[in-house]
Amino acid sequence: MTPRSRGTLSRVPPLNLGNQQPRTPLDVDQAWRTTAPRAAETVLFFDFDGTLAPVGDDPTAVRPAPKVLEAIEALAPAVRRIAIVSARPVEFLRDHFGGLTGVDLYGLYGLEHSHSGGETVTEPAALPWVPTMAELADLARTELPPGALVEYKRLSVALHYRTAPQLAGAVEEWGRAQAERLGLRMQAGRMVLELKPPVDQDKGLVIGEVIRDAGAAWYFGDDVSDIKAFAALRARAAADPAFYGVCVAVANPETGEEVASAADLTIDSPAALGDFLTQAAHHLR
Ligand SMILES: O=P(O)(O)OC[C@H]1O[C@H](O[C@H]2O[C@H](CO)[C@@H](O)[C@H](O)[C@H]2O)[C@H](O)[C@@H](O)[C@@H]1O
Repeated sequence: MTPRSRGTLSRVPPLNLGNQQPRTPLDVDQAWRTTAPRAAETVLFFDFDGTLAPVGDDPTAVRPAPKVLEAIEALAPAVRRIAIVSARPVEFLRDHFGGLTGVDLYGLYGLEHSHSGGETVTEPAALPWVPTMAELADLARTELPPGALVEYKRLSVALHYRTAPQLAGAVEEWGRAQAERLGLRMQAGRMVLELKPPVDQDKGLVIGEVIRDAGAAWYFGDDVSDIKAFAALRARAAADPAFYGVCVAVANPETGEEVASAADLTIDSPAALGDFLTQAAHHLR
């Protein structure tokens, strides 16, 4: 954990919420002790890349960090739900978490979801965009310079430049032109630009819906798209003082400060998160 998280769990001001009262700072052990009596009404949310799994050059090769799967398996029976909320497709997430019970999967920023191993449900408003995305992926492979990596995800296309950072400008220019031509939305990420359908769904909306009747929630994320999820927890806490929300950032050199400054607590890495969750399971038993 970073020094920021060692002593106190400092609450940052709410994001764009105006009148939320600051809470008394709590340390991490106290935060779990506050969660424990309401564990049965607690939801634990996790982003995937950069949070549960370390970032690497090849998006198809990443795996959850050590201890993460075991810790999630131990936590699942203790809380109401565990949810993975990711920009990855549900089928990708299922390959890693499908064997775990009590885990819900939200893919493509919530355009797809699957509950407890059930079938994958796709947001109907997004379905007409499948052919457009397939054509866009083909065009990207043809037109982007060598070194850019095109990841086709059925309802979105991610344009990666991690192994060729000098292409960031060219990728962004090309992506912006395509978004304007096709009426798509853009989502920036860690060395990636994503194009997705103009459908109102994001991590914040997913979290807002799932926690409507929850008593507590923790969200763990590393990227700018996760800040909307933090804001959803803060909005819920502002509307209901009995609700207990904790926003946790996983540090990285790319979006680190922006995400960390929106969080209550920063953890050093996905590997450190594995240890942190293992400890959490002891608190919630
Ligand atoms: O919402 P997430 O689960 O965090 O997904 C965000 C993006 O993650 C993946 O890209 C990132 O991880 C790759 C593998 O480590 C890395 O090569 C890339 O630079 C990162 O941006 C995924 O491939 C994307 O589709 C997601 O949008």
